[in-house]
Amino acid sequence: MYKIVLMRHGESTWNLENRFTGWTDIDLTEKGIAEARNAGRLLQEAGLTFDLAYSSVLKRAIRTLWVTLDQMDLMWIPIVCHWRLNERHYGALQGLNKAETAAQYGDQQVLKWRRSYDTPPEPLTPDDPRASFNDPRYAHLKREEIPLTECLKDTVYRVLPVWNDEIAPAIRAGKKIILSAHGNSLRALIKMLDGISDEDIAGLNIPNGQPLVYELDENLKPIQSYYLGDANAIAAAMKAVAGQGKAK
Ligand SMILES: O=C(O)[C@@H](CO)OP(=O)(O)O
Repeated sequence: MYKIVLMRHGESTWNLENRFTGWTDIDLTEKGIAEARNAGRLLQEAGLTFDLAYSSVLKRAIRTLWVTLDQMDLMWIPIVCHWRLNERHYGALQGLNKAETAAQYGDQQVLKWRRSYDTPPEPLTPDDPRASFNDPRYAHLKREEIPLTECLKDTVYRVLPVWNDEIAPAIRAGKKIILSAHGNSLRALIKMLDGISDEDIAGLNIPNGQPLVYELDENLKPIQSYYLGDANAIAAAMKAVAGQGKAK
């Protein structure tokens, strides 16, 4: 049996301000840092340890990993930061307040943009200052690999190669892995791992900073998965994430 721990980053400034974030590189709040530290404690209490870490190239996921690994006295393990683990690109919604967007376009439309499998938000125009073409962290990519918007389906297709080509072989080689990423890049990964349908994935919301343990069989099929930490608090946090796209 193999194990991997998946974790959404701790609370970010734009989580606190309830803004669509996507590929915008937003840092953690003090609460987010405390969540990451607490995650480290929970992982220690569960007797887990790691020898390889994965993150996106966005600082909210990287810092979450740093703080969690610091708590575990594991800052020395290799950290691989991969753009394919980035959050889903939120297109022209990036930066907008979710509740205000719902007040303008309606809760149903925002739900569709947030959680439908194949409806992307309006794309950024290529000359939009929010576009990532000139960001040095993506300089090695082909222009067409850098999104201007994405639906979850697009995210699944760009996350899969790093899972298949790097993470899955490392798990099979016996590496004990922690992966720090984002609400929707993790939804993409979990959809694939658990074989969740295009419809049912709409109901899955991931809380900030809570370690999610996946036990996998020899074919890397999940045997079971569970969050560490207080079940009631986690259920409340998931419900709060689901409610972020409603007009107040
Ligand atoms: O803003 C975002 O990029 C994501 C994750 O924080 O939000 P949502 O839960 O609305 O998809």
